[in-house]
Amino acid sequence: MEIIKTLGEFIIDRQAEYPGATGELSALFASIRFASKVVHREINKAGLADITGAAGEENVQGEQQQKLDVYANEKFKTALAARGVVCGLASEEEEDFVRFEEGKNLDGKYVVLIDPLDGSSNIDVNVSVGTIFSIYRRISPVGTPVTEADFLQKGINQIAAGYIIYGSSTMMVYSAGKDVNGFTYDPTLGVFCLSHPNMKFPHNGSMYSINEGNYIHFPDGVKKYIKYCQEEDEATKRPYTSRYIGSLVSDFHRNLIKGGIYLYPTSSRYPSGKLRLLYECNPMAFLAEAAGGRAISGPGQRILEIDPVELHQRTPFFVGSPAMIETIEKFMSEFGEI
Ligand SMILES: O=P(O)(O)OC[C@H]1O[C@](O)(COP(=O)(O)O)[C@@H](O)[C@@H]1O
Ligand SMILES: [Mg+2]
Ligand SMILES: [Mg+2]
Repeated sequence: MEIIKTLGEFIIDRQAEYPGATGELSALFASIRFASKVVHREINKAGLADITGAAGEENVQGEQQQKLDVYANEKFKTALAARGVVCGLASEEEEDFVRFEEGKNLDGKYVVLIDPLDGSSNIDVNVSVGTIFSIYRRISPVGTPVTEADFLQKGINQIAAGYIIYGSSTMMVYSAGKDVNGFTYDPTLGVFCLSHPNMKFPHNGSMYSINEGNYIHFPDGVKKYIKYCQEEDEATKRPYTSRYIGSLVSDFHRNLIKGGIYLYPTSSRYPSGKLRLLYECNPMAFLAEAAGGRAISGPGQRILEIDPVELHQRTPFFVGSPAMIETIEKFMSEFGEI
């Protein structure tokens, strides 16, 4: 009988590779696993439970919060504060960062940044959504209250990052920097099982993901690239296929498996891009690079090297197969990126 490795076992095995590991990161992952199962359960019966629709509040992003945004935020916040290893959290749904000061949390070594529910516009229409998480070691002294500086670290400093996709099946995909592994949730057993070991971005692809509804507002370099994707050329498998789910996690996941590029450039509506550097772009860029892909905000501008200045800052975002990022870079250098 084939032995299936659970996520818990996988993390324990990997912990052995880090001399001096204390088990705190494994405990942190146990919190993420628990909260994702609770959110999975709620999403699966969303149509029946009073969990769809707007919550009636506007978040710090100026967006109408969905009930599931609030629900997921609460579940992850509670779970992450429960094991005394996390000293603070920053969330797309919280105006300011949150200090965890109860019990042993002040001694926690880690801070976590989350997009509790990604793809909110798809919740009510039964299209896959996700949760994105990013983990750093704090820079403020252990035993003291966490500071904003603990959250405004460059993406390259991430200890680990990942996402949960709530789709036809629920999966967790994460990396601690070396490689990227995917685990499928088996609700009958209540465990995540290793299903996609060592995920790698195909070097090139033939799918592009962008909201073309904003086309007229895109920078010239991006417009030219979209035209390039649509031209006939057998040698380069063009025209490419346009696929846009409207959930970053889902579009990224498909492109990671099949090869492709996701683009969210600047536009008149979002002059500095729509996606949030800390909660969306840094964790996805960390995964992309660990899977042999690339993530930039413009030609030669590596997302992971951006120095954050604000908790909710936005950035243009281009992520995917390295050969496709190289092409969009050329178009933006030649025809303009803003
Ligand atoms: O509707 P648009 O403007 O194309 O934006 C879709 C993008 O915005 C997002 O929904 C932003 O994430 P949130 O749902 O977490 O706010 C991405 O998941 C998605 O790729
Ligand atoms: Mg999001
Ligand atoms: Mg969100």
